[in-house]
Amino acid sequence: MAEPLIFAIPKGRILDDALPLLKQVGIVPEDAFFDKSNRSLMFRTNQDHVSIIRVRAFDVATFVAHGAAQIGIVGSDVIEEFGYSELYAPVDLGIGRCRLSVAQPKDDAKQIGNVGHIRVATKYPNLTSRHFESLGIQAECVKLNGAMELAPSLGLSRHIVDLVESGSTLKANNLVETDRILDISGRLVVNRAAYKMRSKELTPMVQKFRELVGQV
Ligand SMILES: Nc1ncnc2c1ncn2[C@@H]1O[C@H](COP(=O)(O)OP(=O)(O)OP(=O)(O)O)[C@@H](O)[C@H]1O
Ligand SMILES: O=P(O)(O)OC[C@H]1O[C@H](OP(=O)(O)OP(=O)(O)O)[C@H](O)[C@@H]1O
Repeated sequence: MAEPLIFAIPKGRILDDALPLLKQVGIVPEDAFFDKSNRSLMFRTNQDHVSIIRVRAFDVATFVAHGAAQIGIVGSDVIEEFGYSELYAPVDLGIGRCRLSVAQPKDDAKQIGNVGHIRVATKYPNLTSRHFESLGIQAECVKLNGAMELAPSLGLSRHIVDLVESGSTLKANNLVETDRILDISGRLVVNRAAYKMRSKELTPMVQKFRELVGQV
């Protein structure tokens, strides 16, 4: 029998939106998946030929792009940040909607204006550099993995580039959004080589997701 397909899903906030979608296409993880004390990272599902791995959002893209997992769910922010050519994103699942934006201190009246170089704290150095490059500005990115909003008040950088959903984190940290870089939503991603080699299993699965979100 063929090796099971490995389906990669992010372990954080997208998980709650992704699980109902998985259920609706007929994939239900084994009980151990829901047991918070269980330290396993790979789980069987109700389908013998499908296993699930629960990893960090950025790692979903890496596992799938390298073919270690064949299919996954990840935000378009992560897809765009990596730009892996082996990653095919056929379905917009409409979950995890947010945006990637530039922000700066509310009481900082100075605009970016004509400066040629700025320092920016972000988890997204590629998207950030590309955005500022398009404005003729060279961005020196300080890579953080969270809590970007602390950077301006602690003097790490005047600007941040981070995800914004309700805007309440920016507000609570006296920051304002000054530019919107990217509108984001969760996507189904498939490894291109696997999509060809294992199309008998993957094509119907992708089709089910398409039908579910009305993208037929
Ligand atoms: N308010 C938000 N903050 C962060 N991510 C959001 C938000 N709204 C939607 N998202 C989406 O959720 C994704 C993060 O998913 P999730 O939290 O499941 O991953 P994670 O692996 O736990 O993240 P991390 O690596 O930061 O721990 C983002 O890449 C983005 O596409
Ligand atoms: O606009 P809002 O609705 O306030 O959401 C945006 C916030 O949510 C995310 O952080 P998260 O809670 O994932 O923590 P993190 O800083 O560890 O990434 C993101 O990095 C922002 O800080």
